[in-house]
Amino acid sequence: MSNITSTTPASSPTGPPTPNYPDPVGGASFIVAWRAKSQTIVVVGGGPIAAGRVFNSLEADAHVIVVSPALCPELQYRHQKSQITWYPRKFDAQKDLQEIPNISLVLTAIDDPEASREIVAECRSRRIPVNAADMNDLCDFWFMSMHRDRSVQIAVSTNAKAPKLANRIRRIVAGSLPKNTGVAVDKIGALRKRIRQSDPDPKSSKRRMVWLSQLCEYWPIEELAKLGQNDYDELLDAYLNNTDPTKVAVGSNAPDTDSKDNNKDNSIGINPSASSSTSTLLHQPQQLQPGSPPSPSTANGDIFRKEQRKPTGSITLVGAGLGDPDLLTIKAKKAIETADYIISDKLVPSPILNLVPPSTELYIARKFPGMANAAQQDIIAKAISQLEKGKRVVRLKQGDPFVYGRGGEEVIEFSKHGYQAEVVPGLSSAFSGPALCGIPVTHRGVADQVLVLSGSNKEGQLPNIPPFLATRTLVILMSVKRLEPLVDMLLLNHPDGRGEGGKTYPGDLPVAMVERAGCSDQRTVRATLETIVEVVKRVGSNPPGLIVIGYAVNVLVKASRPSSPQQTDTAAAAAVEQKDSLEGSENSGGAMTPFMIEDKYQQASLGAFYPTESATTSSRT
Ligand SMILES: C[C@@]1(CC(=O)O)c2cc3[nH]c(cc4nc(cc5[nH]c(cc(n2)[C@H]1CCC(=O)O)[C@@](C)(CC(=O)O)[C@@H]5CCC(=O)O)C(CC(=O)O)=C4CCC(=O)O)c(CCC(=O)O)c3CC(=O)O
Ligand SMILES: NC(=O)C1=CN([C@@H]2O[C@H](COP(=O)(O)OP(=O)(O)OC[C@H]3O[C@@H](n4cnc5c(N)ncnc54)[C@H](O)[C@@H]3O)[C@@H](O)[C@H]2O)C=CC1
Repeated sequence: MSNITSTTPASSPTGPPTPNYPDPVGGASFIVAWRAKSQTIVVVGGGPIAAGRVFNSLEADAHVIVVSPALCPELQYRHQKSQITWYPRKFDAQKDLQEIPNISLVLTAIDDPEASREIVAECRSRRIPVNAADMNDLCDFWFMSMHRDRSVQIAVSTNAKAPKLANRIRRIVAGSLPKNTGVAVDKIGALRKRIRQSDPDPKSSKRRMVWLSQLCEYWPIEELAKLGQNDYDELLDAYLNNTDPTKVAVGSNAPDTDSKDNNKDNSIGINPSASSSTSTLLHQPQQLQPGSPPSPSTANGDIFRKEQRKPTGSITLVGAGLGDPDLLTIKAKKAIETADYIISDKLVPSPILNLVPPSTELYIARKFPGMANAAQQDIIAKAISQLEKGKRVVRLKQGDPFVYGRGGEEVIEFSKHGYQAEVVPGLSSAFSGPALCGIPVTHRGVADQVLVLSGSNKEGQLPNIPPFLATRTLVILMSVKRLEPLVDMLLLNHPDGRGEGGKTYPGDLPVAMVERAGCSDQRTVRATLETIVEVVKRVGSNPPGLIVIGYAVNVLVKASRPSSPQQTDTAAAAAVEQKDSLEGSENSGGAMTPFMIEDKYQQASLGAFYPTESATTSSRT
């Protein structure tokens, strides 16, 4: 007795030991990972919610039958690909539940509560578990917000209290996982299998579990993900020789990249259907922004012979923004300052390039007209050769890498070589250019939508611009050199042109040309659609620049000049005032073209001129 008492801490010296088990708190769901392989799941409904249910079922290798008169595009696609069986009609609860063989589960996602209720009742009477997307209380089980990375699945339930929060919690959890957690899990799975095969004796079970637990507990997950073929051999030897796994030095044969890893690992039993790096990119965007992996366990300095590893580099696409270092993100600045090798676009302004430490190698890619594709290939090749040397490579791009920056193409290219690019967004001139010039691209009561376009499309085509809408602001990037044909199209030759003279855009619509936004020599020229071409001919242009078209262009012009209450609310009108005074003095009649120019500090000067013959719009009428 005294023995038992002394080894049980939560006991009283007099009575029997008090067990220290947790008290269950009711109200939870019972969560398991159901193995649905080859089970029949019937999905009722053909909308987007049904499509989500179908996708989850297919990922679990279930046999999916969809019953619905119509299918949304995703389900049509799955039907075409023979991923599902489709009965194109309404669900007949009594008949279908009787006739469709071996139904394991029924999921309804329809817009008919009465039908849902009936289906649920019929399933209940047949003891088939059922979920009705629109009726929480009738569900036998609820769906969860799910993250998947190969064999790792993380699901969040709020027990039907706050589905949107479930979604957000899931993103937080998934975003904090170390990179390549799914790969690490698959590799440990393969190692575990090999160890079991080599030492099948049930008596070894405890030792095996302790050994594997140590490996899983003390190795950084990112390092587990890098295990290569020969590492398995070394680890297996270590297990068989009873060596502590935290003392095993591996990595000498760790391959460079995960994609190369995948191929090798098939030979030792890793699921070959595991997602490729490209599909991982598409489905798990959080891998583009690695969370904060736990710091490697360094207590055992000899765990990894790092110096023997083949190095693995990293590639980061950094948006350099507009050219003002104060407008870089902190992350972009850090990436520039800590890179080993930087490949910059030619257009990245020098104040940003000045941040590159003198010891860092900087290559400026020059894309000449007509040579852009060759230059692009050269950039990728240069980056890859540095990555293979284990360098931290930064690809510095003007603005935002994904807004007309070909960043997406580069992500795909790097991923083909087995490198997953991280993307650091930058300020795009599309929104911040107008903002820096005092143009809110949306403004309540004036503009409620913005369309961003490029003026320099493939093969010199003009962009496809929709018909005029007074509440839309157009922001046309890379357009300064193509101003005249663009304006011609909007005023006269718009493909959707209607009405008198075929005009779809009004001639007095405010236009601003914004040049070198964010740089010390930023300039804004304001005029109207009818006058901008002439004005730019007069005042000249200096790319890079963008054109903003719409009533939002002038909404702040009056607000920013409270000292001139007599001025009307557009710059053009203000300039007309000046024109009037000019007319009143020495000039004699004739239409004048007013305009306004502003510098970086929004110091404005108004101008007006009599158009010359050559500068008139006669050729365009
Ligand atoms: C009971 C349950 C039904 C079931 O199990 O089928 C249910 C019910 C309802 N959802 C509603 C609304 C929304 N649901 C989502 C999103 C998700 N809903 C999911 C599950 C569940 N939703 C189950 C409980 C899960 C739990 O909380 O534990 C997720 C987690 C999984 C999935 O569906 O696959 C998925 C996240 C997917 C992801 O992470 O990607 C969003 C947000 C969005 O779409 O972004 C909204 C809008 C915002 C809002 O309303 O919060 C409505 C009101 C409909 C209406 O008003 O008409 C009802 C019905 C009601 O509450 O009465
Ligand atoms: N659980 C969740 O996360 C959420 C659930 N919902 C609910 O889910 C339901 C479905 O949503 P969506 O996919 O957007 O619906 P939807 O309205 O786009 O599609 C309904 C589909 O069901 C089909 N249908 C209707 N009656 C049918 C019947 N008796 N038999 C077979 N098919 C039938 C229609 O042809 C259509 O294809 C809605 O009731 C909605 O309130 C909505 C948002 C979130």
